[in-house]
Amino acid sequence: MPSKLADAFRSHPVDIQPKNLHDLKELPDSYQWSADQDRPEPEPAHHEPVPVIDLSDPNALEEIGHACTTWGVFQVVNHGVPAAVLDRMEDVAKSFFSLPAHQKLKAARSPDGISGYGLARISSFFPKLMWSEGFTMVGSPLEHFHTIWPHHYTRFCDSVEEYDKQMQNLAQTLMWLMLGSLGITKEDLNWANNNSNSTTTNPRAAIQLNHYPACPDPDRAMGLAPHTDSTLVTILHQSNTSGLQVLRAGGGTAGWVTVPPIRGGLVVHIGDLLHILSNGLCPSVVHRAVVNRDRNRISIAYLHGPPSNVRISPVQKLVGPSQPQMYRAVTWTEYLGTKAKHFDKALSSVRLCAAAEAKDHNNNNNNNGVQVG
Ligand SMILES: C=C1C[C@]23C[C@@]1(O)CC[C@H]2[C@@]12CCC[C@@](C)(C(=O)O1)[C@H]2[C@@H]3C(=O)O
Ligand SMILES: O=C(O)CCC(=O)C(=O)O
Ligand SMILES: [Fe+2]
Repeated sequence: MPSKLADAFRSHPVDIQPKNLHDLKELPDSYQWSADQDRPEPEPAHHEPVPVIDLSDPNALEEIGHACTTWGVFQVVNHGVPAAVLDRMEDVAKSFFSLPAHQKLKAARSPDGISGYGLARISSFFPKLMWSEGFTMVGSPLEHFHTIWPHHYTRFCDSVEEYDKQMQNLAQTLMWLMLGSLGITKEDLNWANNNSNSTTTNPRAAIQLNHYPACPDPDRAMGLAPHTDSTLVTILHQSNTSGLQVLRAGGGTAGWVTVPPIRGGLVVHIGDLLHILSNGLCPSVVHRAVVNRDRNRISIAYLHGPPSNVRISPVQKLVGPSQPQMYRAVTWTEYLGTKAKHFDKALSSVRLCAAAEAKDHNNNNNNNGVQVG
């Protein structure tokens, strides 16, 4: 990985080693979130469900366009990724998280590291701890897997490699469908036509395994605090336990909406960079994970971004006198650095002031005005 990108992926230096959450019979004070810290509260009784789109449906493009410009999130079925590939990857996550704590800590993310085991990296922005543990992979997990599974690491590495390949294909397909629904083609993005195999022109990705153990007091705990992803698009596989919630902005139906797991289905989140690319037309969705009293939950996020040398800025076709350019150009590297420093203020920190004022005046339902923590 080029060193500049590697720098931007590095976690916050304040990394506290996670406790073994399984062993706790009561929720320690350090894990008790108060209501003003975005603690889970009941869902509004009546709300529209997050759209589920069948990619083999002739209306899929239109439905994607609607989901992208209203929700910033949808689920896909008939997406072409074999169920066995999802199952094998879930098995990697389950095998990893069920290891004893001292084994998992052999793969701990170092304080200035990118890949490895640890607390949610956004933890440093919150006064309370999250009821979860994670394992991040940027590039091959071989070194970590070899350390923890000296006899089985190849099987686990193969499952990750296969997952990575399938997800990269699906992420590209979805991105072109999303942009296509806005009338954007490859010709409108000069970087997208580059077929070179160089590491600086290939799309970049991270795979994040999340584990949310059963929790003795789920109503006071938080699995993963509200955030947006920095990506172009994130594809999330969740095990058969619910926990993902997305923030539906606007009007009487505003509130947190649960995204129920669908067997074989995948959740697609719009990330901050696609929000920028679409000149704010597609909102990057604020989401969080809540926890369960009796059930463990696993989720696997495929965080898809642009090649490291590409500057992402609003597509010119979406800029005009009535739609001023909302954001300045940023590379993913630069944006990850901004996110690591400013977290939920990262998007507004790359917003162009005059355009933002005009837009905010017309649209005060923008998810990214949400304050968390
Ligand atoms: C590429 C990346 C995106 C990410 C930071 C990271 O370097 C690797 C983990 C990613 C993740 C997953 C959980 C939520 C999130 C906000 C976080 O803290 O780590 C995202 C980061 C992101 O999208 O900004
Ligand atoms: O566990 C979930 O459902 C959400 C995970 C997530 O948002 C992430 O890994 O970025
Ligand atoms: Fe996320």
